[in-house]
Amino acid sequence: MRTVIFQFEVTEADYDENLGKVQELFKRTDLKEDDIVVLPEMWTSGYALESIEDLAFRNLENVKEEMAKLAKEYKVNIVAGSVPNIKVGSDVLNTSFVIDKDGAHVYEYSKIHLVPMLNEPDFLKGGDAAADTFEIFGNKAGLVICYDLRFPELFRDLALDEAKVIFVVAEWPAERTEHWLTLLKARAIENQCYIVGSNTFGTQPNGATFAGNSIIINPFGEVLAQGSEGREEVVSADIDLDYITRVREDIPIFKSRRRDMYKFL
Ligand SMILES: NC(=O)CCC(=O)C(=O)O
Repeated sequence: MRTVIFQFEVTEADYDENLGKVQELFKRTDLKEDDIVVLPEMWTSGYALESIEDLAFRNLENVKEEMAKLAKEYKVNIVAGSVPNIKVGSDVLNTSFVIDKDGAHVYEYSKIHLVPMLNEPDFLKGGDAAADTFEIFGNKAGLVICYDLRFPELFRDLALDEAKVIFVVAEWPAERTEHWLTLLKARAIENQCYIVGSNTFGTQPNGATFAGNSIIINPFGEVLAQGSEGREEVVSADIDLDYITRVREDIPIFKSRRRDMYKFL
């Protein structure tokens, strides 16, 4: 099972331009059937929050159709990053979704932890459903969005629900690159699962610079592939699900847990 991250620079408030970049990356990349392609957070709009209502997709149908077309054409699964999404009235959610290689919708999740440092709570509404696992190749996976990375409880829930791979789609700022890399590694080591972190790069009109460094980490915390901080890149690595079993036999943290000793969990 191969994961392929498309690390590209999101152009703020320009859906057509960003979709064009994704289509071009599909064309240029040597994709194999069954690959899992991963996009970053808010890739259709960037953090153009002042105009986010206009940029949002009603019920996601438009962008989902485009992703389904690509999935079928290239016979790959797509963890389609996230997009601004109007569900009810004018509330805009930050919603990610997964499409399988037949173009079928597999899973959808809206970011539950809105990031104050980027003013998300002023413009977006938090999702009201916890992240769940979904199936990919008969195995469970999880999907969370950017700031969610700072909440280990969420990852633990997914791991206890047997997620073998957790995707983190992000627009993570460059000023906190060390947090991005350290937290992703920690989540992989403490949950003994693969972590796939997909990020954008470049400087937005408001001066915010994003960190790149898309990364794939194995259940022992080793980096299998990592992008640069400022270049368009395809970051890919194979995922060996048997390796999870070996790591968990060698360091059996799930057997050693003392649930009765944790006051707030
Ligand atoms: N887009 C985000 O959620 C950014 C998160 C962030 O900046 C941080 O956690 O630090």
